[in-house]
Amino acid sequence: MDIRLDGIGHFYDDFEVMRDISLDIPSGQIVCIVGPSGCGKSTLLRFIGGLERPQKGRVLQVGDAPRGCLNPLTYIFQDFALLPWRSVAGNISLVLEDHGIKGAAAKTIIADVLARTKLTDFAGALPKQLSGGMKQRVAIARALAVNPAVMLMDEPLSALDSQTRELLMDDLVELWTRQPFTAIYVTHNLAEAVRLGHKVVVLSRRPGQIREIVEIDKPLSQREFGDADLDRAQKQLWQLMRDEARAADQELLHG
Ligand SMILES: Nc1ncnc2c1ncn2[C@@H]1O[C@H](COP(=O)(O)OP(=O)(O)OP(=O)(O)O)[C@@H](O)[C@H]1O
Repeated sequence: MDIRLDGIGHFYDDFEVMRDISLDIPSGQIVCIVGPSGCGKSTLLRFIGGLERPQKGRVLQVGDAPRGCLNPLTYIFQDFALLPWRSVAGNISLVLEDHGIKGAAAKTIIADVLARTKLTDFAGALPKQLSGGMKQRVAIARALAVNPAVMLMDEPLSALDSQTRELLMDDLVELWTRQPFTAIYVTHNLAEAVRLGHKVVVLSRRPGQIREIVEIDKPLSQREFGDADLDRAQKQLWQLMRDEARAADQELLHG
């Protein structure tokens, strides 16, 4: 299933948060969205996820969700959102219970997503026993369990330290390489965007508009830490963002 944004615009009272955003998110790609603070990245994700409706334009789902999809648009948040009293497997089974999947069928799905996220040995652990990186892997496993058409990822690594971020990026690349998934990935971190994005959408400061879409051709599996092509792409993104970020910063300070 592809997602198509057609002329999305929105005001909160008199405050125009975004203007005329049109964008295709093709199935099987990771599309990163970057832009200065307050430009509307999380708001756009909420529109795509159907949590809120834009005043202008449409969010279209084009084509069918994958077979066995329980929740076409599934969020992954930066704070993991795990239930502390449930084990790793229990947190995953919860979303399956919501869809009436129990017993052997649930066990098969849970075993599959735990294996894909390398969490098999931690099935019985409680969240408090896990590091931040492991907790986010559980959140990713839980999202995969519903076989989503599109994962909506809002700063999923920003609560983690830089080494753990690197490890999680490796995990996401490996996961995608074995079985491509579709994701819209909001981040402040340009290194993450060039490492994970098939394309990177740069939004302007408020009202958020598409400033540029940077395509990154290099296969995900060949994107190593410190890669010269990625460094170049990151520099290009920063040049696009720098003036917008500075102006947005001043607005937040004085506005
Ligand atoms: N429900 C709301 N009512 C009023 N204003 C809102 C609402 N939601 C968001 N805003 C405002 O809209 C603007 C965009 O917010 P949003 O969180 O989407 O930006 P962002 O680009 O994700 O920001 P950041 O990078 O800082 O996370 C902000 O100025 C925010 O205060």
